[in-house]
Amino acid sequence: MTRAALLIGALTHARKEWEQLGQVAETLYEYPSGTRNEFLSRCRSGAFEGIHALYRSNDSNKCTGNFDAELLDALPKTLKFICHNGAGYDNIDVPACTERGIAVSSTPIAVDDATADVTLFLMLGALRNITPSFQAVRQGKWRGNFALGHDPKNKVLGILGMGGIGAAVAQRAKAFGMRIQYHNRTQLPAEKEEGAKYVTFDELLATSDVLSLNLSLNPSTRHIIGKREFEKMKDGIIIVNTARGRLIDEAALVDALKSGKVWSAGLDVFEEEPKIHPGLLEAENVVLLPHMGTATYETQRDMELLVLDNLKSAIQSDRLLTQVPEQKEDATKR
Ligand SMILES: O=CC(=O)O
Repeated sequence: MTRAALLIGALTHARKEWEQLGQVAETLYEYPSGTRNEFLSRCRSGAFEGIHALYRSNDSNKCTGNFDAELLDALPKTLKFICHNGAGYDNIDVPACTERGIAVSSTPIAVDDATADVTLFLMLGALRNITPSFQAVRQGKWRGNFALGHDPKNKVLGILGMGGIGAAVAQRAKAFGMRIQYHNRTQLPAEKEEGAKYVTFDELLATSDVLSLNLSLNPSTRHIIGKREFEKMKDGIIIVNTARGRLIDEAALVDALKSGKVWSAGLDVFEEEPKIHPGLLEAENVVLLPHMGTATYETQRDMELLVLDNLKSAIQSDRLLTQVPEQKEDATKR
């Protein structure tokens, strides 16, 4: 059996483990950098013949563009597994992969703690409305135009999307004395609820003091928070987003920040990264980070290793360890 593997983009922490895959894969191909057109023409010229599984990442998306139907059709027909480095995989057309019999894995669990830490960092920063103070002290103005912030204690934290990251956020927020509620499409079993109260989407909007977005982006969640949803929220709500920018209609958020409907926001992700809506850049009541939720040495290494474990399992036993939930749901429907 000739089973080859392809690495798209770079590995920073687990190069040795990739090379060790040479013991189970016949050939290891690499496409470290380039453009989408170059990638498509290399695929079409048969450069990656016999690949059974590939490694890609949110970072390597810049060398291939999205894994859409056009790109999937150009890849060798032998490809059966896409092992993706990232908790989010909105740049992969999962239904198109399923149609072609390609299984996809992502990196849940490995990302949970680091992303939850950044969520808390942004939430505390937004509660204190920290941006004007950060700016004033660096400009030699000491506290500048200083105003009081808010405590997390006794505030209601609404978590939209109680998966691994949402649960890690809940664990941390409990230590700050917050009251926690969440909404998912379906209620979780009690042992996975972290003591949080299950509420409907509308209740979550209407009764949360802080709303944290911890769900994945897909066609049904795009702009899940927009003008209508802001209208249903408490006046002075705080919004935190460490998931994906496109979950929020950014123009509507800018309006809600200007009107005071939203008191402040903490954002790690944006609709058109790396572009940021000028209204967010101008707003003093927003804490901004450049999409760095998982950017720690430990987490980046854990993510790379999890992708390589998936790749090895795909090559050796045609199984993924952390297959994306949509495909598992599809399988149970069949
Ligand atoms: O945004 C980060 C990820 O998807 O892992």
